[in-house]
Amino acid sequence: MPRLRGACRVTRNTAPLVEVTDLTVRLGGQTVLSHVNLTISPAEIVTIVGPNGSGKSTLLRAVLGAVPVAKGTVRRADGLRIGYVPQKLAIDPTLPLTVDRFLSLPRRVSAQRRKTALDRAGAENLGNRQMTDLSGGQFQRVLLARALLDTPQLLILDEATQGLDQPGSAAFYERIAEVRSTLGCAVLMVSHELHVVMAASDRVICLNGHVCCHGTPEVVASAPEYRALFGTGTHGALALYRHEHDHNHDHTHDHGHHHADDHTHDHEPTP
Ligand SMILES: Nc1ncnc2c1ncn2[C@@H]1O[C@H](COP(=O)(O)OP(=O)(O)OP(=O)(O)O)[C@@H](O)[C@H]1O
Repeated sequence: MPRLRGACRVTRNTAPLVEVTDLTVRLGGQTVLSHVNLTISPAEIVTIVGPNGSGKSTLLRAVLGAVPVAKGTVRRADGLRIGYVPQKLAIDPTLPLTVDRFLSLPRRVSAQRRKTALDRAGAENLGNRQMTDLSGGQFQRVLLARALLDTPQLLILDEATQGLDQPGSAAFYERIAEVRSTLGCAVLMVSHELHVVMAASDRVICLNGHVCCHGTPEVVASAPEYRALFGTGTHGALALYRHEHDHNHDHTHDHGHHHADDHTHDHEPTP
């Protein structure tokens, strides 16, 4: 059985919540993911980064069990409770729908559970508001509250801060870190806001149809594969965010991306 090595700073020697082994997914005749390995342990925050179309959402959907597996396996712990925050959700603007009512769809949820979830999501006092009247940040917090109703062991977020400004995104990710501390849940998320999410993550997986590189944010930010995809600027931003002053300013290592097939894989087998 593949084991997590070194990279997780939060938990050790705990049974994984999810184990993805040698996963290949084909959609519409195209190979979207190939030979992907991923292990998620309790209480760790794992972020998937990668260019557009690199298979990030597909990997989340594979973990959720929502895409066909062409090869490999996706194993979830028995009875695993997963909360999912989608990229966005279209609400019919002509439909009157309060936050409380939204949280009770499709099944009734007690007022106490709704309140607890809203409080945890930083959306307290929004219960009576109309969904269509919420700001972007409030709306995302309500989606987060909905994902927290069943106190998940694994929270999955797909670009949950799309449309928020940078302070709004940073506040949202701080809230995610708080939720992780309170509930002890693991978090698996996709984001484009590299410097913010990388600073808030225990582990980062850089995806481009395959796992390009993975490890702690520092390891990934300095990996040649990551720099080939995103340049060196994000590394500097990460260092700045963490108030470290040891990053160098040598940008000469920037280069174009080479696909996995033309570089050597010398990484751990299981991110
Ligand atoms: N149902 C589908 N049928 C056919 N192709 C699909 C399907 N879903 C996704 N794809 C293709 O799979 C590839 C990966 O898509 P995916 O949405 O997983 O990427 P992503 O990394 O999340 O992209 P983005 O950053 O743009 O959201 C894309 O080329 C996409 O067009």
